[in-house]
Amino acid sequence: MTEDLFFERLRKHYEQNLPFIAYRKPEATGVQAFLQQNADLYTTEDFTESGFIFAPFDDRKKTILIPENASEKLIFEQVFSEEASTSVDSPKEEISEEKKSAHIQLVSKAVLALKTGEMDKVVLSRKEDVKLKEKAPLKLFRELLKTYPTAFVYCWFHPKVGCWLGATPETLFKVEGTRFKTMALAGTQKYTGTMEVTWGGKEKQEQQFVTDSIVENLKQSGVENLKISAPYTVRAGNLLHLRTDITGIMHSKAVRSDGSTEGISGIISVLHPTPAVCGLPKEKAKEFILSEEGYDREFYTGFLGELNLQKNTQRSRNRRNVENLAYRAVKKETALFVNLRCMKIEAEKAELFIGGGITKDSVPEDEWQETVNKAETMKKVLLKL
Ligand SMILES: C=C(O[C@H]1C=CC=C(C(=O)O)[C@@H]1O)C(=O)O
Repeated sequence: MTEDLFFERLRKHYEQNLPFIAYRKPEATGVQAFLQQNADLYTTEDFTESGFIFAPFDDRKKTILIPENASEKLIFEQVFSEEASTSVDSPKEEISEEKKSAHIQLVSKAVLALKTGEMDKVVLSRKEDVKLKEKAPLKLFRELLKTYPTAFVYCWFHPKVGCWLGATPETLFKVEGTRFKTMALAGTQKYTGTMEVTWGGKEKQEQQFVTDSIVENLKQSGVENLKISAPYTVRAGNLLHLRTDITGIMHSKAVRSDGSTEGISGIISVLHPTPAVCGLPKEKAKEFILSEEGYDREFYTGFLGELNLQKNTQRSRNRRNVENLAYRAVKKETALFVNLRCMKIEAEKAELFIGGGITKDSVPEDEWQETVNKAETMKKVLLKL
């Protein structure tokens, strides 16, 4: 399908007020969409369903599903332009003093709590409105695709929930057959044209907390043969982060005969919300966030992605091992991403959601500036409208 036809089909679907998800996975060229053929609001029961899921931060709330069997699938291959990934300009903006002092106060309160030792880390966020000249989510989606080739880029719409867009650098986890992959992503600095940077003690410690906690949790949830990379620097638009890759093998009993994975809901419950978006210890940090942030995160720092989708595996022409062939043909894949660098589109505004990890060594003014830098990811495309 051509890009123009893809967007024409999406536009018609959106005009009919029907749910859809359009997305591109990190480093991929295929842009895909699920057009749900009715306006029902489906939710997951136990993560054994197939389709695309959209989950809120608060895990007591329901995860929304766009079921594969109630949707038409579209795909086009994107052609990249060079200009997008190299630009580092920042949009000029006025800073709201009121917003700034509220965030600094929130972070200061957290630093005091962290110094008493009741928590090691808490991720605090805020919401910021940007006026829109027009409500044009599909135009914004097209800009996001061009601007962030290494991110998971999406546009999600449901008439009963709303419209969200994002370009996130963080994978929650991927499972392909029995192969498991995740990452610990934390620590932020501005990208200034080079990847050769040094990281401060606060960032290194903050990221190590995330790695240790993910590894500890995975060990208890049926993922074996864990391999952990050294932390390295990755770029996400105008920012740099520290990242560690973690891979493993799902316990063989966790894979059903239809290729779907028993352990998905167990892994979600131990990983979400990760210390990259919540904190440590998890329950204490979550309590602090829910009682102190003063707004509803909704789907920001939740997760989204493909659930139990059949993977197109190349069938071997060599039929020596028929059993193996049958197994390979039903391999299923789950690829979930953390909903960061995202926004919700309302009639005349975009609501941007941004946050950062706080430790006892955090400087509140610097943490404010970090949220300003992170907000640029979405502002950069909003200014092109
Ligand atoms: C919570 C956010 O980022 C997380 C992911 C990477 C780096 C982070 C940090 O340095 O604080 C955050 O943990 C956000 O972008 O809103």
